[in-house]
Amino acid sequence: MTTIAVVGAGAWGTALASLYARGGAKISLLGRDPAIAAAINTAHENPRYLPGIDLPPSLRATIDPAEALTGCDLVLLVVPAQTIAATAAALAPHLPADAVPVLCAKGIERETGRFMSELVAAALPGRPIGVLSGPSFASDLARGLPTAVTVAAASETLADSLARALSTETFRCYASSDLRGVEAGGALKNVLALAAGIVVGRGLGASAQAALVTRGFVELRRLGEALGGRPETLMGLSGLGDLVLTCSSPQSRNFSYGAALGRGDDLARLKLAEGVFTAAIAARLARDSGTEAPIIATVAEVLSRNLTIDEAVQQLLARPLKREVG
Ligand SMILES: NC(=O)C1=CN([C@@H]2O[C@H](COP(=O)(O)OP(=O)(O)OC[C@H]3O[C@@H](n4cnc5c(N)ncnc54)[C@H](OP(=O)(O)O)[C@@H]3O)[C@@H](O)[C@H]2O)C=CC1
Ligand SMILES: O=C(CO)COP(=O)(O)O
Repeated sequence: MTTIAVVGAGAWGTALASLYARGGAKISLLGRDPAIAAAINTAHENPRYLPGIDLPPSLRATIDPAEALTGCDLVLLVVPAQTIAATAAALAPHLPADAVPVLCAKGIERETGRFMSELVAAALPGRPIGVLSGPSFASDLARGLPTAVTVAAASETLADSLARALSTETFRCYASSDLRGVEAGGALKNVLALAAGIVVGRGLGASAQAALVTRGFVELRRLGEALGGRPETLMGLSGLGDLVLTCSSPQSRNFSYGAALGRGDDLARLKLAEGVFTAAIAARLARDSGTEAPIIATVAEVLSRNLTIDEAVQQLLARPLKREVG
């Protein structure tokens, strides 16, 4: 049986760990806050990140890396994208030599433009790497609702074996060898979900939302391909699938953050969504590769306060468009 360690006791890490604990897997969850670990172990709840959701009593959380990682075959890295590099480096001394990291964060490092797999390859050299991404809200997974995602690795053999090891009755993992396409889809959809949220928050209606999602998909495909992803990957679960999910549900932090921007809410109390960190670097990668990405560029401009929301909405939807293709 595969032994899985999950690093990051936030919403997504706790949901993944509880899924595997429910399935009877050998699983450990590594957090950094002793109070959260204690609540998971005794009250079987993660009160900060998944309040009100019952976790399986068999799920054990710890804040001790050696305890969590000793003997693991797979280590799921489920911390925010901007912290992946430092987290992977800190884990290195505790990881078994043949443990495979599986990256579950969606984003691009904002200072360098590097993808999660590049950061982890540098921090944990010589290891094959997996990426898990697709339309999947933590609270859905933690409630045992059916979910399907893509699991990618550069080698088809590894992708197949990771997809088998990580699938359960309710969590279907499709294998892919397009690591870059899967990562690009997950990172770019976060920025596009912010744009969809802005449109909805501004009260522009479902028709405008559908237009934004469709044009956003064109952009995701175009930029995703420019960054090295394959078209079929970008049209799959980790691209189109995740875009549809996060552009249409207030459960998405990116969508909700965009909606708050669109409404003109006070953002001080809102948790920053991944797309907030990714927008500017995604816009720069688009410029550098000569790829048209007006929606992503607009979100980056709004977040850096170079555009008002009204100006942004004009750019997102009211500007006369050229032909629809491409
Ligand atoms: N939530 C979801 O539905 C989904 C999320 N994802 C992706 O998973 C990733 C994690 O998201 P999510 O679980 O929602 O985030 P949360 O904010 O819910 O949790 C983040 C976790 O990471 C820990 N953490 C924060 N900063 C650091 C750091 N510098 N070093 C180590 N640990 C840190 C937090 O610990 P502490 O509590 O101590 O701050 C917390 O345990 C993101 O990239 C997201 O895009 C993917 C699919 C679904
Ligand atoms: O990636 C997600 C679902 O697939 C979660 O999206 P948010 O980060 O926008 O909440």
